[in-house]
Amino acid sequence: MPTDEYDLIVLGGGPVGENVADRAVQGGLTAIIVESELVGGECSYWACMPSKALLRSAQALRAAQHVAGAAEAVTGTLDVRAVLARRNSFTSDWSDDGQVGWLQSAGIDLARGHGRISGPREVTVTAEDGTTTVLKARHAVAISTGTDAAIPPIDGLVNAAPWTSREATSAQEIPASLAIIGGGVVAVEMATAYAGLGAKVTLIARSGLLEKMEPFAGELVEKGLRALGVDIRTNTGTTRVSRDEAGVTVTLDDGTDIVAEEVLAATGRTPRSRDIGLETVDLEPGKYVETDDTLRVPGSDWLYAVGDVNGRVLLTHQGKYQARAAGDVIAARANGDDVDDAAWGRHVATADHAAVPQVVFGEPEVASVGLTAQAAKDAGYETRVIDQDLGAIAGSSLREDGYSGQARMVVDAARDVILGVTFVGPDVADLLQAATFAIVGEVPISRLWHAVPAYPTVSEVWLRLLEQYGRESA
Ligand SMILES: Cc1cc2nc3c(=O)[nH]c(=O)nc-3n(C[C@H](O)[C@H](O)[C@H](O)COP(=O)(O)OP(=O)(O)OC[C@H]3O[C@@H](n4cnc5c(N)ncnc54)[C@H](O)[C@@H]3O)c2cc1C
Ligand SMILES: NC(=O)c1ccc[n+]([C@@H]2O[C@H](COP(=O)([O-])OP(=O)(O)OC[C@H]3O[C@@H](n4cnc5c(N)ncnc54)[C@H](O)[C@@H]3O)[C@@H](O)[C@H]2O)c1
Repeated sequence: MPTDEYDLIVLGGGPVGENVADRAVQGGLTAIIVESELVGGECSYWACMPSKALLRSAQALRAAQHVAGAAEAVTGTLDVRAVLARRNSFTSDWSDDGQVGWLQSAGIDLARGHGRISGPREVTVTAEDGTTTVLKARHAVAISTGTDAAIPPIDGLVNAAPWTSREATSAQEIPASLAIIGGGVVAVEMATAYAGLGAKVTLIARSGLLEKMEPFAGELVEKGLRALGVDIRTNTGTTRVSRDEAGVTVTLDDGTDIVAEEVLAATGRTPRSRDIGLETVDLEPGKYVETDDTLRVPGSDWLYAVGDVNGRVLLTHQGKYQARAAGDVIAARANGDDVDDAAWGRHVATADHAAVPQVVFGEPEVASVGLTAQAAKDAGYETRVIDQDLGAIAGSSLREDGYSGQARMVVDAARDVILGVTFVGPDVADLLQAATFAIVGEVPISRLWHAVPAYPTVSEVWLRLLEQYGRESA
């Protein structure tokens, strides 16, 4: 049985909460996680892992089909049952036994139930059977409750029982047809996955695709999805959704009706902060919980918000990065150690503002980090923007017949350091970390000339980008 007083109480046992607790325990503190569903959170059971598992098999098949010799060997179709079984294994069939075991091995206690802050340094946990336990924190409470799918106020949508990312990532049957509302990351990935799994997919985006990224990313993904047979309606609003025995009817703002077996609302997220007792500490429920760069809530010396729920960056790896800083700073403050909160210090999440890597596992992949050309301009940088055809690299043409892709490097021309990089093309995901190193390290272009990419790999794109930029301007 857990005791009721800990150095740190973490509300939410997703990937972020687990890491906050782990770092604090490594710093010598005691910690308990309060979890209302599954330890491991959205990412493990209804987001990153199952979505990527749904995507990977069709991607591997397509990759083989694009290399002469291998293509002749893969003549069958995707085994959908096997894909779903593999996806189920990645979620451990929605059991968190493994993650609970890890918590125990890491010295972190667990309280199952819904946690609510009930005053300064206090959390009340309501278990499934209605019993309550009051937990006291000697030093800190960290909120890591994540986000839920946001359902937009489209006429009839809620009553039509739409899928959210949860149903899309955990489905045990593939619907014959799927209408997707949204043009962001979830929409693109689920359109790719379900088209690969044999559904007839219609994607309805009120603007373009992947609008937060470089414009060519959305354009190339749109082309790739169309090639997979996805019916894409961009710059198209949805006015009404209804369901009857025939399935779901999605009425578009041009009057067209799309009829599908299921409809997926892939329209962003909303913070899980409505029912966590924020009002008891004078914070507004239902909003992202704002923090400083040490992930602490301004005006408080004990309350932290880490991961999706603070709205800084909605990505697992970035949330875990915040968690390492937060767990360490909570321990440092508790132990009376020095706090290293200058930019890029141990106890701050500076990269949230400068270098957030993201891979969209679409068709083709999009990998980006740092600022887009437009964002850099808007931030007042004097930039040089270098574009490179990825298909023109020797390593790309070897990787896949007819390889097609695009890269962009955005440089701060005053300092000759990179601000942002975007790659779009097959298998570009693993090109990204080099760009992240260059941005975080503020490595001068003149020095990058000495970082020689191996021949013949796709990473030779770096050489072409540097050649275009030139050596003289440093
Ligand atoms: C479909 C999809 C695919 C994604 N793919 C990727 C990807 O490939 N890569 C990537 O980096 N990111 C991806 N993301 C984003 C990623 O899932 C989130 O950034 C990540 O899960 C955030 O982690 P978290 O710990 O902050 O929150 P969560 O993972 O949401 O965990 C929060 C936990 O808190 C618990 N909780 C909430 N309220 C309470 C309460 N009151 N009491 C007790 N427990 C509570 C919840 O049950 C949950 O377990 C994806 C998101 C979606 C929707
Ligand atoms: N591979 C990855 O890294 C990955 C994968 C999936 C999700 N995620 C994370 O999850 C988060 C959520 O993804 P998402 O795709 O739901 O959000 P998003 O913000 O990427 O996209 C939301 C989309 O919904 C549209 N939209 C919003 N309101 C609408 C309305 N009323 N009517 C019609 N369209 C509307 C927007 O125009 C946009 O196209 C992302 O921020 C991302 O960080 C990451």
